[in-house]
Amino acid sequence: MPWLLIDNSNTRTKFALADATGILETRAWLPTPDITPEALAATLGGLDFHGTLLCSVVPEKARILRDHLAARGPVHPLNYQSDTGLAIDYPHPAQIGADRLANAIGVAARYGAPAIVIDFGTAVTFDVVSAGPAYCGGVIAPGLGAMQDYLGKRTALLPRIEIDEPRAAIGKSTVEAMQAGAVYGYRGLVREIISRLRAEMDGDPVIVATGGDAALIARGLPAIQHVDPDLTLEGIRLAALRNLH
Ligand SMILES: Nc1ncnc2c1ncn2[C@@H]1O[C@H](COP(=O)(O)OP(=O)(O)O)[C@@H](O)[C@H]1O
Ligand SMILES: CC(C)(COP(=O)(O)O)[C@@H](O)C(=O)NCCC(=O)O
Ligand SMILES: [K+]
Repeated sequence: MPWLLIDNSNTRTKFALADATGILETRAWLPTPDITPEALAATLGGLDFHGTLLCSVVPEKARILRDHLAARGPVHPLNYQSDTGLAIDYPHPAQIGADRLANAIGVAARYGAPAIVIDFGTAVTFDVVSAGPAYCGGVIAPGLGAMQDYLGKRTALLPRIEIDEPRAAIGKSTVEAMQAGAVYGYRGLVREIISRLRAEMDGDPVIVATGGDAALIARGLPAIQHVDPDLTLEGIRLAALRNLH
């Protein structure tokens, strides 16, 4: 019987069924603020699974998820003490977000190491996996969403914007100027961080992006060699293979 994989991150919580062969067709997601026992019953009630690999970086929602799933087999909370197949080259392993570990597991398995995995989520995380493979740490910065509403909230005349590929760098309207600032500015942030991480790493890392905003940002960044929307879930699946029996 398949496992249930859960990626409980700050904007969206993703669910998928999986087994030893791969992630199965059955997928769902909920806005993380909307996670309640009732929403879980409605989303997961009809699914057939035994055992859950819970990757959570939202403790109050992890409690709701664990309580709801306890009756449906073992629930393994991914953490640095799980069997991840990675060495941990990090002085404070308990601090590492479970999604960062899942991304490291997934990138090492799918693309090898050394690697840099960039997850464009609520925050954007850059995680370094050295040959070994070993989790080495990385960078955390505000996610692209921060570029959408900060100015609208903090200025009198600027609106909240939808983030789209700018027509040009020279904006011919307030919204065009803000979109150029958001997308080109953000790609610059990513480019600079990649360059500094590379300089501190041995070898030539493969660079893989995931997360909801990956496709848009990676489109203008040739340094990003792969965009893999399922990477986090694949890391969670591999953790289930090792930790759920
Ligand atoms: N299907 C989708 N539904 C909602 N947001 C999406 C979707 N695809 C991409 N996004 C964008 O990706 C952003 C980050 O979402 P996600 O990667 O799920 O964040 P997190 O992993 O931090 O919960 C969202 O704020 C949104 O702008
Ligand atoms: C940095 C994160 C918020 C990213 O999570 P997300 O944007 O996917 O919701 C998450 O990995 C986290 O809460 N980490 C704990 C702190 C750390 O990793 O150092
Ligand atoms: K994420």
